[in-house]
Amino acid sequence: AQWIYLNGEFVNKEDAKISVYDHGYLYGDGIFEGIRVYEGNIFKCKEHMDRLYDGAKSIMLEIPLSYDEMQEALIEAVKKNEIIDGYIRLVISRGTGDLGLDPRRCPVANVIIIVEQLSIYSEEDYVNGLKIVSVSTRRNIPDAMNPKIKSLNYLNNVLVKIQANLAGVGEALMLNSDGFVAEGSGDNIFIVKDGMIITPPSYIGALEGITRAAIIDICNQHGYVVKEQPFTLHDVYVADEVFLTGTAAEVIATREVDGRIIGEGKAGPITMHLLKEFRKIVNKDGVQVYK
Ligand SMILES: Cc1ncc(COP(=O)(O)O)c(CNc2cccc(C(=O)O)c2)c1O
Repeated sequence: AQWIYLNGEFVNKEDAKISVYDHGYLYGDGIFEGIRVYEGNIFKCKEHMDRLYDGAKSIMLEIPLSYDEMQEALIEAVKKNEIIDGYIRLVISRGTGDLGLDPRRCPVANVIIIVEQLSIYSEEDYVNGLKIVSVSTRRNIPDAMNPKIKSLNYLNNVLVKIQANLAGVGEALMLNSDGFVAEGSGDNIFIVKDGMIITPPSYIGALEGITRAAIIDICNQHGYVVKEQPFTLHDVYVADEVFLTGTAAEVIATREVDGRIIGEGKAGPITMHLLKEFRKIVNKDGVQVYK
């Protein structure tokens, strides 16, 4: 059976229900995290929790569990579902209220933890790289709905995914309102040019990816020149390598962008090296559930 953590209780998947008056459902009023478990290790648990609590503070949502209680709930949910390698979706909504927008009508937030087996990209995808496009849908502007907040407002991302689907590809890039490359619908982007590794700075209007941060660390540890600076689609097209990073994607190469073949048209050497180094740390840096 699959057990869902719902407000302090574990309930069967079929019984895991929330009210239609939940403001996460009605208005996307809430925040979430996607976290991976590798060999019983909740990878980068602290970083995910920090981002979650920062997002909650930013939207003035009070999470009814302390940091330690939340971490215990995550551990319990992984154990209860006997997950060794899998994926945690942690969802905090404003809670059940009335039909008005006012968060003050939601006395307590709803806390949901879903733990599942993982469906990931094929090893072939990692070697061949993905074919992607850029789309007309721009990233939310930071002073309207800050992309640094991993909120339940994912329609911006869904619209990008729809355009990717229509283009027959698996992922698509968003620009920001100034025309600089922001990120993919569910991942951050890096380009490699003449040995230099570049990723957009977080002020560009993108989620501060935890995988992105891990890759920057790995680059520094391995003597790569890595910079956080804005770039355009032109820079992507003429790059030697392009790759995307995310909890689900890990480090996945891009072989073609808007019809332009990137490098040799497959995962580049630096991309493959970074993926190898990334996979060395995923069962270490985090919270060990079973040890
Ligand atoms: C908009 C956006 N940008 C970047 C990332 C990568 O951030 P992390 O390196 O911290 O994960 C995300 C996160 N995207 C994400 C996280 C978990 C699962 C899935 C999925 O596609 O199922 C997507 C995201 O949603």
